[in-house]
Amino acid sequence: MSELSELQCEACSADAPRATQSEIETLHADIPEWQIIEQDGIMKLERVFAFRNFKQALDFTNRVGEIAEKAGHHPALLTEWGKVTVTWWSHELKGLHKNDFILAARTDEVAK
Ligand SMILES: C[C@H](O)[C@H](O)[C@H]1CNC2=NC(N)=NC(=O)C2=N1
Repeated sequence: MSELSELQCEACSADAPRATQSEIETLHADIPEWQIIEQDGIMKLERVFAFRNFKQALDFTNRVGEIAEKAGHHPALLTEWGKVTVTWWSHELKGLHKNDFILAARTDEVAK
């Protein structure tokens, strides 16, 4: 398990600090398969996971749902035949918090 995935998630509230550019660069180095994207001015982490069929994609979606519920922090999940697109960002902050990187690292763990 990577170290990032083991860090405790902070509760995400509107007054929590967004990750700074230099924190984003450091944290991103731990999860290089994730793309940093910008949608409507909001920075997000996104990764597409490939599977052999719809069932495996759906099982993975549910595993990600479980880690999200445990953390109280939730991604956008697009489940299709043979792939799942996972997008993490902090809705309250309209951007990236360290939580998002932690949950992205945990997502990588459940994909293994
Ligand atoms: C009340 C509840 O904990 C909040 O609305 C949580 C739920 N899940 C969340 N998930 C994400 N990704 N960002 C949030 O700001 C967020 N807020």
